[in-house]
Amino acid sequence: MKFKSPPVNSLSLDFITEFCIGLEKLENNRECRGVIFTSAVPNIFSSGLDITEMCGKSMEHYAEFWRAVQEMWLRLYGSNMVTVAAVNGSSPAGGCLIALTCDYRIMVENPKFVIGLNEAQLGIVAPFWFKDTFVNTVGHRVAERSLQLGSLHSASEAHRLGLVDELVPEVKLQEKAAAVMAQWLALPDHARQLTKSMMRKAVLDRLVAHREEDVQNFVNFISKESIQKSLRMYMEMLKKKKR
Ligand SMILES: CCCCCCCCCC/C=C/CC(=O)SCCNC(=O)CCNC(=O)[C@H](O)C(C)(C)COP(=O)(O)OP(=O)(O)OC[C@H]1O[C@@H](n2cnc3c(N)ncnc32)[C@H](O)[C@@H]1OP(=O)(O)O
Repeated sequence: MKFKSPPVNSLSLDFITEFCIGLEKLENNRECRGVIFTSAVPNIFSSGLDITEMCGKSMEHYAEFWRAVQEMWLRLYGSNMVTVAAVNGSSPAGGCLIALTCDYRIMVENPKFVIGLNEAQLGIVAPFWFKDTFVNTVGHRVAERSLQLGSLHSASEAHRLGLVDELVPEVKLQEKAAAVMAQWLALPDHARQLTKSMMRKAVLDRLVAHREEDVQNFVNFISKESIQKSLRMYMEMLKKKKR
């Protein structure tokens, strides 16, 4: 699945809806046993949640958007397929979450590419299920420090921390992702799927059990004037950076 929503593959409501529909089709196709996620936009895997979906909109819109974000994560983290992220560009926040939610992450070894859960830098808080996914990948200590600082890690640092599993030159990315996929698909599906489910079930169940509460927390938090102000300032900062 190739993300192609220029300029930065931000995760808008439309993007997320298409992502979920595409994933569901693949999940229901008995001939499809694995998916590689990558980007068709140069230098960007995904810039994370589309900030304009969380700024200056109605409470109803925030709730609809957040349910879609939850749905995307539930489907991907709970997927029966082998999921490999071929990270060919920067991947902050929600973009990093997509990569973390896969079974395996391969990143291009470009010192300009960054990845991480940088929510704290925007004055927002990664919800518990972002945090759980991060902890399950890198462990508690690394996740705690990285989340509190809202760190964006270079590709080599991300590799050192275990945030990504492998680094490769750009020209080798697709070949490596295909090789990893072949390795994972060599196992019997039922054994791999039951093992994956055993490893991820508690974290998935936690969101399922608290889904509406999580929507309300998001809506209350994001609609605070202080948070709206932080998001507006962040968007301004992104625009100014270009001038
Ligand atoms: C206890 C209480 C619990 C409550 C729970 C509350 C939970 C709240 C959690 C909410 C979670 C949010 C997760 C997220 O994903 S937030 C998004 C974070 N994303 C970022 O910080 C990335 C921002 N973007 C960048 O750093 C850079 O754009 C880039 C990705 C490195 C690319 O840089 P580049 O120089 O190539 O491109 P530009 O910066 O010039 O961007 C091009 C245009 O795209 C616009 N843009 C960029 N990112 C976003 C985005 N995420 N959303 C919307 N728009 C984006 C940028 O403004 C430029 O627009 P312009 O062309 O109109 O100027």
